[in-house]
Amino acid sequence: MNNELIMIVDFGGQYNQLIARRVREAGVYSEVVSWRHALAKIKEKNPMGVIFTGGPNSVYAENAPHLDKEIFELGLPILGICYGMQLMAQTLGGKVSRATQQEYGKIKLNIHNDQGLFIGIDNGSQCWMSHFDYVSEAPAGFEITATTDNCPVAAMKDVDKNLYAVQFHAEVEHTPFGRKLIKNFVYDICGCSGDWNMGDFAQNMIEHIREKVGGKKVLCALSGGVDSSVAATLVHKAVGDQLTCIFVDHGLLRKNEGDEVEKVFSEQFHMNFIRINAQERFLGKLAGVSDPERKRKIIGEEFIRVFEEESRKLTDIDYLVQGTVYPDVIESGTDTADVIKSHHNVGGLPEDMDLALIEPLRDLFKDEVRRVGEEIGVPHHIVWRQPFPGPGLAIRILGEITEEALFLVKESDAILRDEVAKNGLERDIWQYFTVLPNIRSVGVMGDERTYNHAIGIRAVTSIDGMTSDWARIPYEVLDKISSRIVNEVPGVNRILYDVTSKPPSTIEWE
Ligand SMILES: Nc1ncnc2c1ncn2[C@@H]1O[C@H](COP(=O)(O)OP(=O)(O)OP(=O)(O)O)[C@@H](O)[C@H]1O
Ligand SMILES: O=c1[nH]c(=O)c2[nH+]cn([C@@H]3O[C@H](COP(=O)(O)O)[C@@H](O)[C@H]3O)c2[nH]1
Ligand SMILES: NC(=O)CC[C@H](N)C(=O)O
Ligand SMILES: [Mg+2]
Repeated sequence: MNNELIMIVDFGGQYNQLIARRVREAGVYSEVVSWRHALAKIKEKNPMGVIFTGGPNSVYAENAPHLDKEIFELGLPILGICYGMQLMAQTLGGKVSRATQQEYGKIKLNIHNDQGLFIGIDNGSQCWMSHFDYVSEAPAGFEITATTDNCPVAAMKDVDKNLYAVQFHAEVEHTPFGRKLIKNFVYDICGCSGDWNMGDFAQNMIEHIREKVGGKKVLCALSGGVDSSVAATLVHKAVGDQLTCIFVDHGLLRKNEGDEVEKVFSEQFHMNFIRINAQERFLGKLAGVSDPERKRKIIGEEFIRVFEEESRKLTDIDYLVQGTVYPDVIESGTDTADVIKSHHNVGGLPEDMDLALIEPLRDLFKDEVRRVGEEIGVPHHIVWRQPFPGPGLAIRILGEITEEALFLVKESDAILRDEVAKNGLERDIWQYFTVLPNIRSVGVMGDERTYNHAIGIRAVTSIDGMTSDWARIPYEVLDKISSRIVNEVPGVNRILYDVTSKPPSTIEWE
């Protein structure tokens, strides 16, 4: 690939890939590299500029991530963000101290120099901060370009050395001018012209896959969801009939989903497609298990075992394609980020695997995957389908998975989806489903006492699944859903509506 490149050096912050995507949004290709290999990678790939991310450590702590001073002497434009700024300051002889109080949230920024990073950005704009440490003395040669009421160095630069840094997070939505700032860095300071777009991503990826696979055959784990449909289409464009898609019906799919996916993929896609009915083996392995992380690991492993068995029936299969996206990776934990939950396709994978993975969408966010899908002609109804997790209903039934529990979630979820569709809310709500919280309560129906299950409704708005808010479904619609579930699903006498955002919750309940 000969595109202009911005290299992002990862110090373990939660928003690192957001920086990468802001750069991509600006029309420039970017890659994230761990701080451990940063210098070597920069020398190898010769980027137009470098961005240092935030991170959980303190620069002065023992074993904190650090970089060789040489990186600052290459003459490359560098932008340090948060931890990245603190590290730049400390390495170049400035001082980093611990504040008495952390600065967290939306803060007013006083801009003292409106050139460079701040061209076109109003003095007094809001930015978003999340830090304890701060730069108390900028290194020699640096000019302080912004401050806040609590932070004496909110931004600094050394124009001669091409070094720039900000204490706030320019990559998050809460810094409304962040996109502009990153554009200023990438275009005005690094001199990029913007020679990249999603169409290039698809084209480059198709060529890369073709080269990697060669004459071998590949399996694709296809769920009928957005990510794996886009991944399968990319691979199919690369290697055609060398690809076989495997759809596993593990008994944890939504009502009628197995048959619907089979119908769409055998009728609308011209790919080799196999459906595996594996209900009994999955449900057997899950019997009696109620811990969420164990469920995820059992399912992750069982998927792989099914794919391995299928690969032995076909010949010459070396690779397994998965539709893994970036949130699956970061939430499963990395060498610098915490485990939030083990997504079955990343953190839930077994250690010993016969097949090597191909994951063309691993660095992208959901909305970017949707854009790739549109580019390469994946049907609209699949590109805009709501996400459905690989472990399926297993992580929407709190506690043990029983036949009764599966019946309650499947039926209530079908009613919720039906009403959302009838009321034209499908595109307004990012994801919506019901959960069985494993609570029984007392009710009265037909003058008779009941002691039945409660069903939770979860509906969220989001862009990429990394953060979300609860959807404001109109009361009349909620009312209809509630009365239909209680009336039509035997065993339910109470409906709850989940009104938490992510964070602090997550979208799924397990
Ligand atoms: N039932 C299934 N059969 C085969 N592969 C599956 C199944 N469920 C999930 N996978 C694999 O696990 C990956 C991750 O699942 P995930 O649900 O995140 O993605 P998706 O189903 O492709 O898209 P979406 O997020 O829209 O549901 C999938 O891309 C696919 O490769
Ligand atoms: O394929 C998947 N395997 C998993 O193990 C998994 N866990 C969560 N999800 C989906 O990811 C998005 C974010 O969900 P959470 O806020 O619950 O982490 C939401 O869209 C979830 O449905 C999963 N998808
Ligand atoms: N978000 C960050 O990069 C934080 C940096 C550092 N851990 C601090 O608390 O200041
Ligand atoms: Mg899915």
